[in-house]
Amino acid sequence: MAEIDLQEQVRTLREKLNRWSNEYYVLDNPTVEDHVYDQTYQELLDLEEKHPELKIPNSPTQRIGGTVLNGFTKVNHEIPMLSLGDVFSEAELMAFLDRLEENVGQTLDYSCELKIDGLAISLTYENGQFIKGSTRGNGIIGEDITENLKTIKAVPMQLTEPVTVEVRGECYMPKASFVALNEKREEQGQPIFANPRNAAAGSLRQLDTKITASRNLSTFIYYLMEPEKFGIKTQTEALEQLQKWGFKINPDSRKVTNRAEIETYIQEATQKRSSLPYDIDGIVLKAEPFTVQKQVGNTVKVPKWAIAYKFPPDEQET
Ligand SMILES: NC(=O)c1cnc(N)c2cc(Br)sc12
Repeated sequence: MAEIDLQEQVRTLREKLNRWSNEYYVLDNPTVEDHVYDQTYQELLDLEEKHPELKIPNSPTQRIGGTVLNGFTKVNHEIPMLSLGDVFSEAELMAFLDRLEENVGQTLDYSCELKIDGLAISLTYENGQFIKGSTRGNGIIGEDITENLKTIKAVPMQLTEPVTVEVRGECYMPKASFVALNEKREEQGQPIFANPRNAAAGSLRQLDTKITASRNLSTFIYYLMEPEKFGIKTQTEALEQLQKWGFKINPDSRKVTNRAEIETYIQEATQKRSSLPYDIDGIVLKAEPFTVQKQVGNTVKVPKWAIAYKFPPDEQET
């Protein structure tokens, strides 16, 4: 078969596999049976083995590079990865919002989002291709964990558009994977992880990518850096765009326009917490308009346009 036809065939196979992977791991809505995916994957693998010149780093077949790293290189976050200010009661939350609205001289819409109990990550794409991923570290200097993040199926290797962008979010281990992992570790006489967050952190910072690949990690992406570059004006619009590009966003994010809706969101999140397939430790409220976020800015450590409302500690079984 001519080289051009081969390239076209390989490109088509990759597009199909990327689309099916997005449906399964990001949208939780697979449209093909597993065996169809596996068959297509094997077809691409055979073609790449037979024609190595057609292999590309971001092929679906290259997620598990089998690399054993000696260590993690450092990454400088040009835009610091901030944490969040915390409040521990609805009264404190409303007082924060009152001060914020007083400061900007208007009432605000907010994006309400679940606070995922995982590990903050940053993902960088060039022309739609995943090229680098890192941990938050101290907010300024993180660790390059690109090879490990490539093994996470919810991390798209290629976006649906050839954009150059940095996004940030949380890497987490589903509760069910955490229980199964600890059962296995107990059987093997290994120390167990205290909680899914520690398990995710330990799995992401593995030097052997095969171990990371075996830990069934996932992500929720919730920050689009420099949204103005894409003409995006609010946090809700940013989440919609992130999903269109192929990122997994949390389905329980909600735009609210008044305080009563915030209270409803908190009640609903509190009630559903124990039945969610992942750990959350609160909710995050963000001023919707990016103009307001820019206007109020950040302190050295935290944004002044967002706040984390932390659930009261409980003996949440995991
Ligand atoms: N939705 C969000 O913004 C969100 C969710 N979960 C988290 N652990 C964090 C942390 C920061 Br910082 S933001 C955020």
